Amino acid sequence: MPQPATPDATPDVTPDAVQPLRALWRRYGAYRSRFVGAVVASTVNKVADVVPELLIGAAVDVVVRGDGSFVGAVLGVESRYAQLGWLAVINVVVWVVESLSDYVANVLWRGLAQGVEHDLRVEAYDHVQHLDLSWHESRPAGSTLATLNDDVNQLERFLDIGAPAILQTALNVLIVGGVFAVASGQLLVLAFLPIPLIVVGSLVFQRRLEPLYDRVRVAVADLSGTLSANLAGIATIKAFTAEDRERDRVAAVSQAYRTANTDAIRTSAAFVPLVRMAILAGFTCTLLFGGWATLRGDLEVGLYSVLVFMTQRLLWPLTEVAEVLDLYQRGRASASRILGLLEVPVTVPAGHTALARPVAGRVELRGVRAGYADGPDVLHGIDMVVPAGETHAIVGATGSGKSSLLRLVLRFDDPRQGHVLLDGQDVRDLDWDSLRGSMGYVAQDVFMFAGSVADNIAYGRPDATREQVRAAAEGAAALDFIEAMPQGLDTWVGERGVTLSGGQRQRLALARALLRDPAVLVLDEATSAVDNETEAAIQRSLRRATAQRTAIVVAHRLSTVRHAHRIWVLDAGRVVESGTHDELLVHDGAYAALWRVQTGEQDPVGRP
Ligand SMILES: Nc1ncnc2c1ncn2[C@@H]1O[C@H](COP(=O)(O)OP(=O)(O)OP(=O)(O)O)[C@@H](O)[C@H]1O
Repeated sequence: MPQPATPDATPDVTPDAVQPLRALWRRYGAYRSRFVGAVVASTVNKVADVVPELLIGAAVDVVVRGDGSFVGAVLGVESRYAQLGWLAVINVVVWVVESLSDYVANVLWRGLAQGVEHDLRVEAYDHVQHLDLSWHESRPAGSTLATLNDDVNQLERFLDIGAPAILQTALNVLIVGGVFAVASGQLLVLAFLPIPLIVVGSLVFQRRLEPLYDRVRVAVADLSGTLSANLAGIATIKAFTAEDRERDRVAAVSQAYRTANTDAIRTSAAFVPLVRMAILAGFTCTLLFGGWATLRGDLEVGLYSVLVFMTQRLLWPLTEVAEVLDLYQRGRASASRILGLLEVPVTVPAGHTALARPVAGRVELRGVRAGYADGPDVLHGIDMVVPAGETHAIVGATGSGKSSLLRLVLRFDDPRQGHVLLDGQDVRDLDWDSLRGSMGYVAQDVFMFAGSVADNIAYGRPDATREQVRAAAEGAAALDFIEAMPQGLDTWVGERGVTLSGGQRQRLALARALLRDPAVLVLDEATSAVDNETEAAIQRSLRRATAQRTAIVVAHRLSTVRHAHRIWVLDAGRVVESGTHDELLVHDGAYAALWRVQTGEQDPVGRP
């Protein structure tokens, strides 16, 4: 049955997630052209961004050198006033280009980030909902939620802010490096001296930060898991007046998150002052050595002023290197977790065979052994046949394996040994439409979605007409209470159906199953929460509803199943007897004993 799955909040990391950003690049080929467009727009923007500083240098050059200025020579204009006029025109054009390219780059990067975020979230959610039930049961929902929410958001932040920042820093180094190289090789070396120090320092810091961020990540998953579990269990918390205890528990988990974050922040914050020292060194060198070279006449005054500005432009953005690396690191880790999630294999994959229609509904279990994860078998060699159109009941003590058996029929799990067959076909070979599309299922814990009563009944058949929904509600003995509600079928059902009683929820779930008009109806304690009178009404409707279809019914209340064609009695994962109600009473075994207890002929401890 359930395969071993990640037991805790640790991320799923698979080989393909080792180079997560590269894997993303391969995965989202459709965004490549937008990415290239964004890179081009950013490049144009960065170049345009540098030009005004060159223009300042050129203006100084015009004022200092006059007729022999660089601008004068290039444009062939003699008048200094005209030269400055030309510089002003170029400046305006460059600013327009800079502003436009800034807009285009922003739109493209954001669009790219939002697009990848959306696609990844939907793809990851879709994959998660196809993963086996046992996978979901074996890990905290909070941790899956953290990946679908926080990790996807983190990746979006990296694509929106981090990736353009990395590109701009690299372009900055290239462009400014080019200007320095043309101006003075010596100054190039001096101004660029801090860069390797900053990059190496950043890498060292990142390595130190990595485990700290891992701790932050585990703490946040823990926090979101605790919060969602507590909100789901709020009634129990109140009933046991555990509010103070739970607040303290949430406070402790939140404190762990805070501590983990504080440690990470303390380390990352120490980085910026160190970078500033390196920048100061580079800037001072340019200022001093460039100034001396200008005084000696080795460097033009205009060029000197350009270089001083350029050093600022080159080095100050490097204070953000740590932040950008931080975003990169987080984005990479998030991508790795999302891809890890996407690569969790589906261990109960759909088959490809379609059943011949109409489905008759014969269900067989042959030599079925099953268990959970790597635990012991909970079903030990079950052989069972439910002919098409018959109603069969499964009864037995709590924990005897009744629900586990139903899970196999619905193929939530696969048996460790043996076969489950529908109309003679192994359910492993059937596509989901043939298998689950032929089944109407009412679980022990009924789930309602936030929506109207009609929406909930029509969940398995959204195209059903109003009349069909009403007929299904009638079949489940639910119409009376629905019509007594203020808006009838349009009454709003709160999240998880909290506005309904347990018995009302069960009847809506039954109506939902009936509306599908399934060949096989699978009911797991479907009427446990209704009173005797309602149960009798449901029984009458069910007898009509199951006349033409197979029904497999698990029930503790034996009166519910006494009219079944056959009753299977389970004990500790084995079928210990089977037959009709009357046959089993004559047999005087486990069923007869249970019956006597429930009808009051014998009390539970065995006294007659
Ligand atoms: N998801 C699960 N993971 C691990 N073990 C499970 C899981 N579900 C059930 N079990 C175990 O399998 C055994 C059979 O449980 P099952 O729910 O099938 O019994 P049941 O007869 O339906 O009980 P009840 O009448 O209380 O609903 C029990 O020992 C139970 O602890």
